[in-house]
Amino acid sequence: MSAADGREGLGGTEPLGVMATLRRGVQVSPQLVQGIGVTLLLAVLAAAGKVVVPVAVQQVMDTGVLADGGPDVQRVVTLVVAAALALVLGGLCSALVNVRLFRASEAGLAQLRVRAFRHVHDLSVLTQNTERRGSLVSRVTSDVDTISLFVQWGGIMLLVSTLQVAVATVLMAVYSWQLTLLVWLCFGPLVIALRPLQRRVNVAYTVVRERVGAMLGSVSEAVVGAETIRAYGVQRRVQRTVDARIGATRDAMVRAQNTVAWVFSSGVLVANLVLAVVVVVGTQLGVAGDLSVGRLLAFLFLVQLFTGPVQQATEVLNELQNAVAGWRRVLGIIDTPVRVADPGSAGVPSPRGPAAVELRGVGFAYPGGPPVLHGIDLHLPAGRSVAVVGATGSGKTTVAKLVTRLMDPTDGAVLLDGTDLREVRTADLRRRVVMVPQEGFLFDATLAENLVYGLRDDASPDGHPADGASLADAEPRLRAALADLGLTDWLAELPSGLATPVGQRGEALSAGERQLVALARAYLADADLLVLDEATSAVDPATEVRIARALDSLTSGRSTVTIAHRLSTAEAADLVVVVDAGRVVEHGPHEDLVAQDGVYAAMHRAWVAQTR
Ligand SMILES: Nc1ncnc2c1ncn2[C@@H]1O[C@H](COP(=O)(O)OP(=O)(O)OP(=O)(O)O)[C@@H](O)[C@H]1O
Repeated sequence: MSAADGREGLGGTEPLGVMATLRRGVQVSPQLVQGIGVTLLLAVLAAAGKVVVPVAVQQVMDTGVLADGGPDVQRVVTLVVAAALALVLGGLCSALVNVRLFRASEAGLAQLRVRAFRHVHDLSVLTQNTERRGSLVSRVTSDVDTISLFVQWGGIMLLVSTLQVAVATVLMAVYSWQLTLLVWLCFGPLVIALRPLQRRVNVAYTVVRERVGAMLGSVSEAVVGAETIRAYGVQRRVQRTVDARIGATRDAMVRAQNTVAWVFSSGVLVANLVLAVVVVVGTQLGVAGDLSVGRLLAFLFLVQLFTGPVQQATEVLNELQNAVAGWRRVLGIIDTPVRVADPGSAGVPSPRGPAAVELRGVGFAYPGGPPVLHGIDLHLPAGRSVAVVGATGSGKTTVAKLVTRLMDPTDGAVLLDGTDLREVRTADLRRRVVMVPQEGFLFDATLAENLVYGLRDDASPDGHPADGASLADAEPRLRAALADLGLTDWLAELPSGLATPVGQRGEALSAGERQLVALARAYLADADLLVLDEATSAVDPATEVRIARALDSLTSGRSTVTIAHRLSTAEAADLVVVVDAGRVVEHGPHEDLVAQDGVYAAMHRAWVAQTR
């Protein structure tokens, strides 16, 4: 998917090939190949250790047991002891190779996870929406696991096996070039025949990774939405969807494994055939006097050393394809350009102070969708409040997301104190502009820990207090904020005050209380411009009064854009903007609009009749 076709998905247009993926993977996680020179050297020694047995067998037979002057026991003993020492050394090198590869891969993959996770945060909400959240999680978790499985096991096998094949070939050629040629003639066609099969395995594993992502997406959605699912009694329908995704993953896995099984079996078949051919031809060469018994025996050992890795290669191939498919998906995140980009130090600084906002000819279309905002012009003077009203789906929330720069407009510009938001440093923007959504996300922690998210520190470069700042240090500020908002009595009612756990997503609090926490957080953030999405959920009258009072304190003296669902909010605002089907159809003070007797006046009349 690409931005060009109107959708904002992850990754580039063309999936990377296997080699390109590996290259890009190493580029992103350079730790994977850190110290690879030493590791390679150790791997060569480990591979050399593998040929100790065939060489020893040949030497023991030809120069010990079948020595010209009769069996030489002393020589046999010396050879065996030397071989044992060489084997121990080879084993040691092999262990070191494992440890080094393991360490490098862990470091590389941890780095990959961190980069992918950070990038998910930098992506615009639009990109995140295009990709199911569960699928994003699977990219950072299970897809990285497949890479880890390959790098730690397959990577080691691949390295050791390749060297083993190389060393075995050289030694085989020393013993008998005729037999070596024969072995390669048998295996060459197999390697060529494997190519198309490899491609099929590659495709099959890409499908597996995609289906695993979809499965995790639907499972996590079912878990997160469990309450709604139960409330509407749609467990069976959701279960069917989840079952279907699990089934689809199983089918894809079986298909991929089937292909691998064929590749593996053909490898085993050819390996056994080669062994048989070597025995037949080797015996003939021996009879003709071209090959000693020791050399033939050693050659048979070497053929095993040669065919073992070739067979294992099919298994490694399996892991490799799975890993490449996973790698592609993780790289897809990292390589997705950040569309709502931070201009950073090249941006225009936006100092604190009363904020004025202007929308100049703003148009917007969600990716792949029709335009939802058309040529919006609007000016909010510093320190004033504006209420945006309109029917559901008219574009109010979209305006709010543009003003807070969660997304950029498709046409026109949003300006903060005369500067296009795209040119304002993100740190300054986040410091000065805060959005209070209808349902602020509460973390499964105490009330104090949730409030601290709002705290800002003007002395720090990104506006956030230093990580080391303790909760105890922050407590007086939290209490003062709650007092300013008139919430001291509410705090006193809570079982453990600031230490009260709010539960997962704030489930231990009522909807109204969650709103209070969101308002307190915004107050602590002390922004110059507040963008409020007025909550619609009904709360009890006492909480309603508390919320109204807290809102008054929060908004007093600040520029405020409120997406108003209650016309009482519009009545109290300095300016009312009426949006209809993505256009501003009326704007002005409440009294003027009522006097105009247009759309707003009709809405207001209907609301008055309903509520008073
Ligand atoms: N993430 C999205 N992807 C695609 N279309 C969207 C998305 N969000 C909103 N829309 C569409 O944009 C239009 C405006 O939506 P918006 O949420 O801004 O309306 P609203 O006035 O805030 O509605 P409400 O009062 O119900 O919150 C609607 O047609 C909606 O379907």
